[in-house]
Amino acid sequence: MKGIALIAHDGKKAEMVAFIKDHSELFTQVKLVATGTTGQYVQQTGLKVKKLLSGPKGGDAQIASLVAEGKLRAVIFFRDPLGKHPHEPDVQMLMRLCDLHNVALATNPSTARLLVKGLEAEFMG
Ligand SMILES: O=C(CO)COP(=O)(O)O
Repeated sequence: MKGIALIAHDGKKAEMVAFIKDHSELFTQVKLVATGTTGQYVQQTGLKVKKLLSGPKGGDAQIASLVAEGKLRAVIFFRDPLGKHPHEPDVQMLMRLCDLHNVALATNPSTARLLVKGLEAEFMG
């Protein structure tokens, strides 16, 4: 089964934790992967998650690579549009590869909620 990637910029990590808690039924049943610091927050909710490098150190690029390899079903990436990020080129690459490979990408909680509804139907019947 393909996994789901979770990523949140610092200004959005609290929203990510709340989102995960709201949808824990799905997230306990799928393989999760996350950028480093986001992964630590995800772990604190009690979920199992594979932590990659922190975003600025290459975590987004690692997730982009998983997208290119066809290993992910969806990417949930809560971006902070008000923040400045030294690794913006990696963020753009990740989003480009999601579009290139037609991998579902949600960049805010409203879209993620709709995406999760579809994934629940797929994974949980
Ligand atoms: O920077 C990020 C996304 O671009 C997220 O990285 P962290 O989860 O390591 O904070």
